[in-house]
Amino acid sequence: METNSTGAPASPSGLSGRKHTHQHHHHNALPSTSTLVIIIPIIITILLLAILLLIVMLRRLQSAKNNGSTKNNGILNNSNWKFISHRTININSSPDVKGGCLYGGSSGCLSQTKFRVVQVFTYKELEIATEKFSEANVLGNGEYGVVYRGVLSDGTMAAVKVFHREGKQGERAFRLEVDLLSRLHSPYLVDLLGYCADQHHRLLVFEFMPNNTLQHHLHPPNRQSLPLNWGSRLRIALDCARALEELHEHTVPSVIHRNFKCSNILLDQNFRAKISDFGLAKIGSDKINGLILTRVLGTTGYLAPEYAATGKLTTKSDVYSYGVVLLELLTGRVPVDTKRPPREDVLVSWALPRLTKREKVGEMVDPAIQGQYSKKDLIQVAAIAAMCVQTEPDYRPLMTDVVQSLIPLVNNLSSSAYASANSFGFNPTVSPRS
Ligand SMILES: Nc1ncnc2c1ncn2[C@@H]1O[C@H](COP(=O)(O)OP(=O)(O)OP(=O)(O)O)[C@@H](O)[C@H]1O
Repeated sequence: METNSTGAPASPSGLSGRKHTHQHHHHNALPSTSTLVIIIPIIITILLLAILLLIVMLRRLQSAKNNGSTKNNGILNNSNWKFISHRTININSSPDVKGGCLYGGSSGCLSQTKFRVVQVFTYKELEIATEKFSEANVLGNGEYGVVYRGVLSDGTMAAVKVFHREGKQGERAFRLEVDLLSRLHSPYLVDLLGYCADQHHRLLVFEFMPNNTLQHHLHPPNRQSLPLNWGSRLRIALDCARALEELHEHTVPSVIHRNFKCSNILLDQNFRAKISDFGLAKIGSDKINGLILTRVLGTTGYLAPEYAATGKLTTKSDVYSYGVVLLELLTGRVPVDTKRPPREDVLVSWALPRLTKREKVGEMVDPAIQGQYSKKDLIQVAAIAAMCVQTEPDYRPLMTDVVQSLIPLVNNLSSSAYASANSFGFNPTVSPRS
């Protein structure tokens, strides 16, 4: 019997060797197939996960881009406003205050932002900008500090507010202004250019408003400035209404200014108004049905009666304060004047009965603007003011309604005979904002 090399009997067909070979192959293929069965799904899963991750990252990138123009940290949402990415600051935690500034800032460093840069300054930089905070550069004094004129290293004029060292309220105001104004940018709000939190120093750097405050023009300390004309007053009223409209109705959650008054309305080179001083503002996130219960802060004469009496704060509290400012623009009087006889000392109480009487309304107008307006326009503005200072908050209008009522009056100004016939004093050019 013929045997093969292994000693196994040779098949008669002579195929046994091939068969063996085939069997051998088959035996080798089995483990590799089972390996593949395990490996392939793993590879596919990894690939799918990678693709998924890529998609998620791309989506995040896309939504971050969109969020930059529409909202920030889910707090503010207004297509007209520009927001920057901005961490909530924690001034007490020293690790954040590197190199003398929040956000680990060093000289001239910038916070990370795509849309708007709020600069972080060192104390030294602002000392140089204000010529060592010289007396000659003092623009004014507020409750929380002194404001200086300054020139930044790039030549920009600025107003530098130096907070007093003492007091928790000042610290709160500083934080709130940085946190809020670095996210809110609007043509109707004074722009925050930067800040400094160098050790115990707290400074805010604002855009410089060359024409001071509305307070300064309506109630000049020694009557040295020319009175604002009717047209300027109407434009200022509209700018302010738009500012509050943005805070109340185009910001989510809404912001209540809480200290709206003539000294917080600043005027630019064209006498267009922007509002400032957000140190007492309230963000509506802690609202309960649109209402915030809070400590009464603000300025006497501008406080809504329900807020003054109970601390109930809503956007309608700002509407009341706006009404008081509108009355000041109309009458030239201050909100509370202790020098006047008892029934004339409080502006709202004196004005209300006159505002809605056609024959009386002319009598209450600031003598400095007599004859510059049409009776129709005057009655309309008086009616808006009367609604804003209603005792019952629900009867007060929304700022959107005020804006819509003032727009046609301002639009008529440029064409009206009154505007050209009364161009004495200030007749500021209408800026493109109107
Ligand atoms: N951005 C600015 N540009 C020009 N001047 C300014 C600017 N900001 C403030 N001022 C001036 O500094 C003064 C003080 O301003 P500040 O905001 O500290 O206090 P206030 O609003 O007048 O008072 P309070 O803090 O009691 O509300 C203002 O009255 C104004 O004359």
